[in-house]
Amino acid sequence: MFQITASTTVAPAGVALFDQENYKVDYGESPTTDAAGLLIRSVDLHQTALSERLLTIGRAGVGVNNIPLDKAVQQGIVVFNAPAANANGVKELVLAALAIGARPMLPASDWVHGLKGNDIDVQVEKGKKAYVGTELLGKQLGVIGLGHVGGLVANSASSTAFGMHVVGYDPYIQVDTAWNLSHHIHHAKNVSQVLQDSDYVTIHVPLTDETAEMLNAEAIAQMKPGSVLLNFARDDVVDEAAIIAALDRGHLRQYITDFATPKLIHHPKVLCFPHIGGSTDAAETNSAKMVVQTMKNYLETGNIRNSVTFPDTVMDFQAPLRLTLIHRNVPNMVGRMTEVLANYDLNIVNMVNRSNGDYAYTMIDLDALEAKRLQRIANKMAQIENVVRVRVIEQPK
Ligand SMILES: NC(=O)C1=CN([C@@H]2O[C@H](COP(=O)(O)OP(=O)(O)OC[C@H]3O[C@@H](n4cnc5c(N)ncnc54)[C@H](O)[C@@H]3O)[C@@H](O)[C@H]2O)C=CC1
Ligand SMILES: O=C(O)CCC(=O)C(=O)O
Repeated sequence: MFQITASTTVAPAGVALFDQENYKVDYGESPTTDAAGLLIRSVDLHQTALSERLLTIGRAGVGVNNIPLDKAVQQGIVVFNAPAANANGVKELVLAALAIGARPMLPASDWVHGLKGNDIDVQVEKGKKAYVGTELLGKQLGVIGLGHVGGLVANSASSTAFGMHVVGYDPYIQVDTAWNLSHHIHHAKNVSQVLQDSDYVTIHVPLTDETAEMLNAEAIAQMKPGSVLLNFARDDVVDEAAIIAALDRGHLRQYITDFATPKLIHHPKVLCFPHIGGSTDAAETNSAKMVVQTMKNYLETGNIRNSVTFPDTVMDFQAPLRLTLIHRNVPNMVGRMTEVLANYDLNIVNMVNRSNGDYAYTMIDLDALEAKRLQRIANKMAQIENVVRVRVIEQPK
């Protein structure tokens, strides 16, 4: 029986996949880390102690900048997210934001709702000249980051429905994602090529050390005068002070973002949403279901798919018992592990070892043996230098 703590912000349809036969779920406001699995959305775990019992963290969403990934790996905790599961929801909001950037829909609506009297039709026809907008057709959209969200936004904007000229930049684009991009999208060789001539720029990169404040004063200065910047990625991929300065001097026309801050919410040229890119029924359900499936798979079989901390490591069970080990990626680890098993006269039926930077993951299927006895051997293996976590897993029935 695995103990799971899940945040109430995670969609119930996903949490329900933890079957009662194998899981005890605490579905609460502030989930603790003192369980085998922790299921969250955007809650920030950087200041939270991760208990030794914790085997896995599931992020029902994409961005994992709220999780201390290095600390998790060092403690032998495998982190999963839900790639692509909410991308369509974000794409639709970004397309709506583009339309809002082109036309003063919100001020126009605010104005009309404030009208009084019986001659609304007369007032409307007289006052509407204050709300003349522009069109997206023929304008240039620059997309930074052509992953699941950026790719969908780029394809939609370049389709006949929007008719925009789209220029995209992504030096690390995945082959699958590249195949799905429309041939109408022009590939920029650097960020400057995206910024220079675009009427709208939208950023869809993960927040990492490399992308932090990617759109700083220098980058913003390269943007076309009067252009609109959209940020539905993370607040820290832009330099907020530089954006406000560019809006104030009229260089940027508008900043539309999913990340509200005290300085942004009162600025007349800023439109903030309350981080709702992934807040649709479908996106929340898809994300929760996807990440719960991968957490369950890991807890029950040791197999890893869609982890942000380890490469995919999948092996069909070929014996009743399996050992899994998370360890530092240093020479001769496999030799030292197999030596212990040989000392106990155990026969390895199958084995897989994958590494990711400083850490690696090994799964070993062993000839029939009692789980209790194997646990004692596992305890010995846990004492091998550089081994972080050892688990014994019985083949699921
Ligand atoms: N507002 C919201 O509710 C949501 C926000 N997000 C944010 O959007 C980000 C992107 O989401 P997805 O497209 O699903 O992720 P993704 O992982 O599919 O795509 C990210 C893309 O950024 C590219 N990239 C990385 N570094 C780059 C750089 N320096 N320059 C240009 N491209 C770079 C990657 O190669 C990748 O193709 C997430 O990491 C998350 O922070 C995602 C979903 C919902
Ligand atoms: O609402 C959420 O869980 C956040 C969505 C998001 O920002 C993400 O998936 O990266």
